[in-house]
Amino acid sequence: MSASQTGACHVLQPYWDVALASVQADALRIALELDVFRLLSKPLPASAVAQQRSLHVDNTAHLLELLWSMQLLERQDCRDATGQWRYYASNIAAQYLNPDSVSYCGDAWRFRLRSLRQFGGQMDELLRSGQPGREVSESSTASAWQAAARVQICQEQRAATAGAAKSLVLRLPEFARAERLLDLGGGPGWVAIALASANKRLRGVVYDLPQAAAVARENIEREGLEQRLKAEGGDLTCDDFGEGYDLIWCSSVLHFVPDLMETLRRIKAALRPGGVLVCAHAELSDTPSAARKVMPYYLSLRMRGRLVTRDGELYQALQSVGFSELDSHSLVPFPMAPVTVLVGRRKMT
Ligand SMILES: C[S@@+](CC[C@H](N)C(=O)[O-])C[C@H]1O[C@@H](n2cnc3c(N)ncnc32)[C@H](O)[C@@H]1O
Repeated sequence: MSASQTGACHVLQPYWDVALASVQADALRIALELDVFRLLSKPLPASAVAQQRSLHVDNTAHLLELLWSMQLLERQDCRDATGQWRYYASNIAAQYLNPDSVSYCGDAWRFRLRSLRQFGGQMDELLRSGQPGREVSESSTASAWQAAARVQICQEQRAATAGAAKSLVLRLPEFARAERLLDLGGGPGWVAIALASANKRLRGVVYDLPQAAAVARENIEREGLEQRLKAEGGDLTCDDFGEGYDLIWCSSVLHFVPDLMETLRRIKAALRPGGVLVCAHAELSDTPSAARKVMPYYLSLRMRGRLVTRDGELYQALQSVGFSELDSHSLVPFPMAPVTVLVGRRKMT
């Protein structure tokens, strides 16, 4: 029996889907650029969308139908007198793709698409010469992290990371009595802000490069938390980031340190005895289905010589620097790709 008779997919369908995803990505990019999801916070036919955005009516209808197939739009069952469906933003689009929502992450999504495509354009060169084409200076890296803290990391922390962090720490028996927090490489600070709002005794530090820490400081002040949280700037690979912490949160940071073991030793030393580290980083699985969720996003970092550990490697590293009572959770949802969350304790003595 052929594939078409059984309804099963052809074995090549996943690879055709990869090429087709590029059309969906452009459709979503254009919809964001046209601010379609805010416009469709109430139901409208394609002709009204076309009129408000000065677009071709029929092609607008085709675009909206594609967005509907992507479950970003809903459409009302009955067509109107002109035979058109009226479209409106789905719950997902309303929450994450309408700029009026606090969880909006449309700019972050467009940034990710741009940088993935830019990386795609450099992949040949990286493969041939191992170089991306141009050297990046330390100051441009620092200002890139600052820009990231203002836009993409900010939006992704508010939409996803902060909630994931909160639900993870709420499961830790130590969290309720924790008083001192360090969010190491915390960027714009929304993780620390979420943890501080979940435990009113908690005070602490968002530590990041000075340019990114300045963004965290603004956010902490905007939230009125400056009595409990401060933002400190420095280079975590060589500067002091304090000590006596009950809880250290460290997510998607260790890819950027030159000496993993040395950094883990310094993190352990910064905990008070009995303190807890929550470490959330993508790792490379030996199972294709799990690896496929992580590898595309991290290929760019890996080709630029950054560290992405293999499954279990970070666990072993934590163990070998003396963390105890380790817990591990794999494929935890995180922006762009899932991470492995490792929880380790500094022994009491
Ligand atoms: C991928 S972001 C992760 C941000 C945040 N932890 C999260 O999960 O949303 C990496 C962060 O590490 C910070 N970072 C990178 N190198 C650093 C260094 N040497 N010292 C301090 N922070 C650094 C960056 O500025 C950035 O905020």
